[in-house]
Amino acid sequence: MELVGKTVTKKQRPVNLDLRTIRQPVTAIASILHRVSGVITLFALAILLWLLSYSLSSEAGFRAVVDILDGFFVGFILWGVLTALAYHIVGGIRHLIMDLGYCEELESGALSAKVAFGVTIVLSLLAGVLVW
Ligand code: HEM
Repeated sequence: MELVGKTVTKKQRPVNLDLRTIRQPVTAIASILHRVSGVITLFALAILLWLLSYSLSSEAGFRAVVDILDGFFVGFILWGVLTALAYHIVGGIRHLIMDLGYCEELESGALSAKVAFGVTIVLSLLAGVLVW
């Protein structure tokens, strides 16, 4: 690299950003949660498909799956999975709307993130009714 005759300025760039010490805007939280809910959905899908296949294998298998799903703790996990799926779908639709060019500005983006949280809370309550 030829540096002769040029002024080299050292830019003061932030190093070792600690994300836990930064107050995240609502759009960032919406984005992080969308990725997290996608990963939860991915793993949950494998377990749910296994449960479905086990329940269809025989009458005894069906009863075993009913017993597994009957536990309060399992119900709690199921509710969490349904909530994650609900948020992923709502957040996904929000993303697709933004891909079409709507709600891309700071204010409308923040508003749509809050709407997505609100819709997810309602769907999560409905999921709770479904599970218990
Ligand atoms: C089995 C169901 C699904 C699984 C396992 C899944 C998983 C994931 C994962 C892991 C990501 C994160 C990718 C990343 O940030 O690098 C993602 C992103 C995305 N998902 Fe899903 N997803 C599912 C269903 C859906 C549905 C039904 C929608 C439609 C509403 C959707 C819309 C999206 C969109 C738009 C993105 C990209 C978001 C972005 O650009 O940051 N997904 N998905």
